[in-house]
Amino acid sequence: MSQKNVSPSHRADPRHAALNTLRALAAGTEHADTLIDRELAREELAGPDRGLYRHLVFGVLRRQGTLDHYLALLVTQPLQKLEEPLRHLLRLGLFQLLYLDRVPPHAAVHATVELAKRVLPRASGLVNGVLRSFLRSREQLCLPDRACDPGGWLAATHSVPRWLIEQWRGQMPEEEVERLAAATSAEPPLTLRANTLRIGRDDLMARFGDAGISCEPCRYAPEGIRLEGHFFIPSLPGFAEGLFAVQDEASQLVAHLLAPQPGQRVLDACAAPGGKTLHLAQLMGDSGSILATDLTDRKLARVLESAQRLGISCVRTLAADVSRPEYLHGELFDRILLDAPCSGLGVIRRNPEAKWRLTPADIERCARRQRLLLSRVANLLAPGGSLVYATCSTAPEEDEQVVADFLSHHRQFVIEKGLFFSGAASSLLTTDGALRLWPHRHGTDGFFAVLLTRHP
Ligand SMILES: C[S@@+](CC[C@H](N)C(=O)[O-])C[C@H]1O[C@@H](n2cnc3c(N)ncnc32)[C@H](O)[C@@H]1O
Repeated sequence: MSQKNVSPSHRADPRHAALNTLRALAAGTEHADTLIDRELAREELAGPDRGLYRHLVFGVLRRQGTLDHYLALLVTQPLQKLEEPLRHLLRLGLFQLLYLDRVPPHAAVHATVELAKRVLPRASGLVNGVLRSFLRSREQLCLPDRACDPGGWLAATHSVPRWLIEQWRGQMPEEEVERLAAATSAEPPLTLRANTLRIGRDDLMARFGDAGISCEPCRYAPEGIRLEGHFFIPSLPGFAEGLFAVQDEASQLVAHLLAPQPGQRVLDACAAPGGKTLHLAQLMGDSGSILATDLTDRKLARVLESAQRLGISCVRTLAADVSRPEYLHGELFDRILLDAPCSGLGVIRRNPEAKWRLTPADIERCARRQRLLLSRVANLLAPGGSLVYATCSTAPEEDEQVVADFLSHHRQFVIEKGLFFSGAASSLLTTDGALRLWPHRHGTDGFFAVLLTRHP
């Protein structure tokens, strides 16, 4: 369902716009930031309403588990049985009561009931009743008991699906699960990568400083800069000049693990939208050749667009399904990056809608595809060459288990640490030599990457 199809009237109301976006997200596959950017580009919301709209959408998605926990105590029917717009209306109303200090409770209730009267008049009484009942009985509404049901408590407190909490409990101690759950529901920083083909990181930071933008260098990525606040990216200083790209710090470390050299032949097998492709080109001094493949020309157009803005010319693109070996006619590469399609569990702080879309079955489905892709692209690596397998997932099924399965069938491959990670950054590697990053430990997105070298 596109946003155009849901309640097009009253767009200038940030709550109505937020409701439409939440409905479109629940019905479709697009990310929240894409729909939010689209709504804001329409310029129908003005001034502080733009920030409120964004905050409402991201806030409801980030806090949906907690909101639904309380709603289940206030509504007699199971939430899943309520009409779909009613669920979103109740979440929107309750989010304002629980998390928006700047909106007085009576104003939040009034605005939500007025919105209900416009979009679902028969349910406006119920919306009014539930929100007022929350205000009356707030002190008596409890979270699950932490001692009896620690998983339920974590899920409801930090708005993480129960199955994901259980998965994390198998991966780390309980105290860490709580920190991870909290970090996952918090707002992530905006992270940029200085385009060192055009400017050094310090000089770029000075440009931001001159413009009154507060920023700091990333802890591990040598080109990374963290910015505080919300920005319209194209209006940041240096964007049009191609002085930086937007890229999370974890993602920036992947190109350093592969460490391509100037003049090499590189394949970026799942390249779009091109964040890592263009970082690889940067590390190669824009010399050599990078073949960027992805499923469609439409997706690859974004790689070329960014390459042009950043002044990079060593990248060519090819629309191809890399699980089909025939597409490259025997061409071999010195370096291969397989940034595999994955569940995205590591980036749910950026794409909070994914928390409520994903199921354990998706993890299994992704893992099957990843095993196939890794075994196919490995055939394209020249003897002595290196391949990085990476995902933005935290699930072992998509990460360590895919690599273990691959190594058991490809005896000529071994895991290497990579030069970049042999010094101070070696603390980022697991004992098996894989790069494993977590929001609560490293302040980055969740990422997994491993460097595999093929014996000559
Ligand atoms: C994690 S994203 C890549 C992100 C990208 N490396 C970056 O840093 O901007 C995975 C990509 O794999 C692509 N993909 C999925 N299956 C593929 C296949 N069989 N062949 C080629 N690309 C595929 C998807 O279209 C998607 O763009």
